[in-house]
Amino acid sequence: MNEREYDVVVIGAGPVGENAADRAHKAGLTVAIVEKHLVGGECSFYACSPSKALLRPIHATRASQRVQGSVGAQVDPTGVLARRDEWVNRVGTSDELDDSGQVGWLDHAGIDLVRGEAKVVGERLVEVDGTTRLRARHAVVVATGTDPAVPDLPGLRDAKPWTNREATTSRRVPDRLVVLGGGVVACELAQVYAALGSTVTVLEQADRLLGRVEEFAATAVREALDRDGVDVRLGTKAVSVSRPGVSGEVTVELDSGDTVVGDELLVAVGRRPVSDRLGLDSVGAQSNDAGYLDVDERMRVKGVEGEWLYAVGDANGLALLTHMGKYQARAAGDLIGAVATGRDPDPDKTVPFATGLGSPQVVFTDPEVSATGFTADEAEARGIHTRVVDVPMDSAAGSGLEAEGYQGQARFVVDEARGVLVGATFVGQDVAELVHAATVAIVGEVPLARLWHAVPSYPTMSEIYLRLLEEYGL
Ligand SMILES: Cc1cc2nc3c(=O)[nH]c(=O)nc-3n(C[C@H](O)[C@H](O)[C@H](O)COP(=O)(O)OP(=O)(O)OC[C@H]3O[C@@H](n4cnc5c(N)ncnc54)[C@H](O)[C@@H]3O)c2cc1C
Ligand SMILES: NC(=O)c1ccc[n+]([C@@H]2O[C@H](COP(=O)([O-])OP(=O)(O)OC[C@H]3O[C@@H](n4cnc5c(N)ncnc54)[C@H](O)[C@@H]3O)[C@@H](O)[C@H]2O)c1
Repeated sequence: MNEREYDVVVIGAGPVGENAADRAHKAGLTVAIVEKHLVGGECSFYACSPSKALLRPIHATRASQRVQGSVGAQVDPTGVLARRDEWVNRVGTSDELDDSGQVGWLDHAGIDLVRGEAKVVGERLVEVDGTTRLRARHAVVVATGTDPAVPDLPGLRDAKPWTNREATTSRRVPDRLVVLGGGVVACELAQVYAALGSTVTVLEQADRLLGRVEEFAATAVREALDRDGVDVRLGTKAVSVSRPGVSGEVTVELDSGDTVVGDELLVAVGRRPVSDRLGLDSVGAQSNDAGYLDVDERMRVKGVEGEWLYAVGDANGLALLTHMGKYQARAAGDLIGAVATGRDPDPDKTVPFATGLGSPQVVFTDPEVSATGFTADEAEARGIHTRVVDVPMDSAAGSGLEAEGYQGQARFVVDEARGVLVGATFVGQDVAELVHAATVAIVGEVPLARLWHAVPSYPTMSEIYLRLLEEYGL
């Protein structure tokens, strides 16, 4: 057994693990990061980067088509797929994904990479593929992310369905794509494949799409998918799947007795943690009902003696979003650095409290949905006395300039007792960048009366903030 000692061992080199490692190393600690597949993780190769690389040319084309005086923009499927390949660093005709760029970054940052599958075999002790033993003097950070959840439907696994991994890396556009699920992955990828030429059917068991955003925003996305020719079926349960060959037609039987036939079936019904494969029971680590590692407010895994085990990013299930995971990783890395070097941890930088304020998120469909804080229902469920303010996006002059006939809506959720914003949602073309100002107002607890003095430029879409404040009565 090859044995090595570091101050910190990070398991999982996705964006979150990379950030934890970098932060601990910048505090002067020696750090090893263990990765069993690709440095850069799900996000870089099968999730955020390829999906957004695919969506952007579609958005740009449509934006151009919506402006008078611009002619000729069309989606070129070959070009779209080539752009995606560049983003995942796939060279030539090879199917292999190349993480040498991210490996170079680790080298440059001074972090040692150990390839292989890690398991925790004792206090501060990590084994990789049963051949290398890494002893952590101070901390072990779990940043192992998630796998796609595949429900236990008769015939589903044998039908070799696509998950986000195949859907984001495919070089082939199936004639017919059936999508199981109607969440963020499903909506974004349904729109991609419809724009690339597939006939797409979405099967969602709930009575609406995008269960975690305000209903008006989900409705706008649903209407857009309808316009794109996507057959969206809500309140629809799949009961079994059959596919006679390993490839070829796949048939989904529904509880109504109907069947839907596709050339590929994409399963997009959520995620499952993978930390159950790390052997963490042996050190007392606690998990919640969904299997995610339970952490305290400083990302230390509950149930473990000695405060040496941390879980950040998707592994703790608090917010399945890259930026929120990286935020937790920065805080945990700083805490580990402070404790290891005998400094008092700065509570301002080592408690990622905004995780509990409702995470900002952008759904990159056309129209985009950008939201932060709590929805009106979530705020009410928390016992906050709220007032909800709605305005149409085209009430800002910038929206009309953005596109002819611009459509969209904006909402503020105000905590009336404190006079501050606790939630905001925008839906419309190019609203992604609008949301950060609302996040600043929420995290900074900026009184609305003060926010009124933050004057948006004319004629930008940001003037929607002015319209919302006016509608509120300011
Ligand atoms: C299609 C899709 C699109 C998305 N788009 C966005 C988006 O636009 N914006 C956004 O914020 N979020 C997005 N997400 C969510 C985002 O991908 C995740 O929140 C993010 O990847 C979490 O980062 P992570 O580092 O915690 O985990 P991951 O990125 O999953 O990385 C975990 C790493 O750990 C490794 N690993 C696991 N177990 C072990 C082990 N035992 N030993 C060694 N290595 C191990 C894995 O191989 C992997 O490389 C998207 C998700 C999907 C599915
Ligand atoms: N732009 C982004 O930030 C972005 C993009 C993609 C994914 N993500 C993250 O990845 C996570 C996973 O996304 P996701 O879309 O896989 O999950 P999700 O939880 O967002 O949506 C899953 C959907 O599948 C439905 N569902 C569950 N079981 C079903 C079944 N058997 N049949 C039909 N429908 C079923 C659920 O009702 C739900 O609407 C999200 O939580 C999100 O945070 C983020």
